Amino acid sequence: MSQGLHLSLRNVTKTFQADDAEPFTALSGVDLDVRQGELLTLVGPSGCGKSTILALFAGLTLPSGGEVLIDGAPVTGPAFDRGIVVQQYALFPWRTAQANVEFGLEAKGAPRRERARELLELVGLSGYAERYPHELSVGRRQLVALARSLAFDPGVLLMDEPFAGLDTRTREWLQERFVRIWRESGKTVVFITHDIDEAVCLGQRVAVMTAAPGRIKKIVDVGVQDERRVDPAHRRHVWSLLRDEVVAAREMERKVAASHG
Ligand SMILES: Nc1ncnc2c1ncn2[C@@H]1O[C@H](COP(=O)(O)OP(=O)(O)OP(=O)(O)O)[C@@H](O)[C@H]1O
Repeated sequence: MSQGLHLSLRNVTKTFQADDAEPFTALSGVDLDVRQGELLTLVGPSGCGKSTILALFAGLTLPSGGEVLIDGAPVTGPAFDRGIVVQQYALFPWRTAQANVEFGLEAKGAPRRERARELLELVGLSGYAERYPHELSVGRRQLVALARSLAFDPGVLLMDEPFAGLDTRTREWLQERFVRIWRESGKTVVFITHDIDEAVCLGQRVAVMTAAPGRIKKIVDVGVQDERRVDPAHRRHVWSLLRDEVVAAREMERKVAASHG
């Protein structure tokens, strides 16, 4: 399996231009390094540019200024070395779990059946290979989606709130499995979440962003944890960094709403 890759943003700016409006700066002067094989969680107030950072790493959008680098080389577009997992990952409903995972392998022309079985085993779903998505719990569907992203054997996994909207038990169950999968696979992971506990219990480091235009306010070093446990000191630290940004983002939203109405 491919090992993790090193990701960098160097002084990245991203501006969006709508036809009838002033250009909007979503990111301004963002510097970030995601180390090879690390699991970095990314938190910040709504609209601060978290998904935009993921899209830049994915190559789905290009920066307006600065550089986006993978192992030192500029990102020019999407490629198989980066896999994406989002909240509502669409599996093919007419394919079994096994066939959904094989889909990724078809695209790569690899020996499919055996590899798909290995990936289902890695995510803990060996016994579910012949089930269709509707026969699986929401949590297990998300694990099939993860296995499918891993089928391309990317060095990087980009995860945009993959466990949001799930009940607490399912979420904790997925978090626990995910940490194990990350350890075994050695991938570099950037994981966006709104949930501070999730950020602190999953991330080796937690990057906290400012309100828009987003930049990295601080990176909190959580370290490697043996168990899925939240250290209250880390939780407090992340929240203290985030609090003012959430207030600023709300204030901005209020001003925008007032100017429109
Ligand atoms: N294609 C686009 N065109 C115009 N504006 C955009 C576009 N994509 C994102 N934006 C704006 O850029 C800002 C950052 O968006 P982004 O989705 O990256 O934030 P986020 O931190 O992921 O938000 P959330 O936590 O709510 O998901 C937002 O104000 C958003 O409206």
